[in-house]
Amino acid sequence: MSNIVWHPHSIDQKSRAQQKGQNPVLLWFTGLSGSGKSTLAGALEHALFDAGFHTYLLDGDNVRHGLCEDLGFSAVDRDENLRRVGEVAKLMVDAGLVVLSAFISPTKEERDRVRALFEAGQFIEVHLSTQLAVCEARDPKGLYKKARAGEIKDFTGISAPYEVPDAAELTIDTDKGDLATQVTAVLDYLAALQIIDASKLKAAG
Ligand SMILES: Nc1ncnc2c1ncn2[C@@H]1O[C@H](COP(=O)(O)OS(=O)(=O)O)[C@@H](OP(=O)(O)O)[C@H]1O
Ligand SMILES: Nc1ncnc2c1ncn2[C@@H]1O[C@H](COP(=O)(O)OP(=O)(O)O)[C@@H](O)[C@H]1O
Repeated sequence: MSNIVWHPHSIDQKSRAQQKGQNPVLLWFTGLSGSGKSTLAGALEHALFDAGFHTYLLDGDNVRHGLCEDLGFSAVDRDENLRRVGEVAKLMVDAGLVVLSAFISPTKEERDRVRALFEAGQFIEVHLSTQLAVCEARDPKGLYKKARAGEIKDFTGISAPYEVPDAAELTIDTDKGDLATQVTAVLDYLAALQIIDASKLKAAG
């Protein structure tokens, strides 16, 4: 790497963000399979998009069809999956976008490594704290059943670890309340910290 020198460009993150009239940020959803990451991140992106924000949602299931199709679920492969996703999210934030990501991201170290790529306040960890028993009862893809039967190895929460975040910016249990209330809780947090302009949301109704 020593022969590669960073090339600074005259159009930077600040000018790209100004053109879009928003503060670029990464909303990092973490939690067990079935905890509600894709659902909440998707609904939130919809609300932001409808209000005129420039957004992009990176979802584990989708990224693993392309960028990370060569990776499985060993600890080493998950590390690499999240390293790539973190770097892609960084490029998107640099492009001035409001980025949402939905990955299990099971270890504190992996999540903190992504956090360290961003300026303070630009990485917002949202922990979907939905209990394992609830996620397992939902089992929308039948994966827990397979994991219990030993047909899937290294399954998070069953035969692979999930480390609960101890300093997430937001914690949401999707077993309590409804989706609309959970979306509002995240939007209120972003508006209170002036990360998003609340007047845009009000104008969108
Ligand atoms: N062994 C094992 N453990 C956990 N999850 C598994 C596994 N095998 C397949 N799946 C499916 O892959 C989705 C999780 O991918 P991620 O990229 O988010 O995982 S990770 O962050 O790299 O740990 C996850 O999707 P979500 O249910 O949306 O979380 C599962 O559908
Ligand atoms: N906010 C919510 N309130 C109630 N149930 C939910 C909510 N979000 C998700 N679910 C239920 O949980 C299932 C898994 O949600 P999903 O978003 O796919 O989770 P993940 O992306 O974490 O695997 C959904 O099919 C739905 O039945």
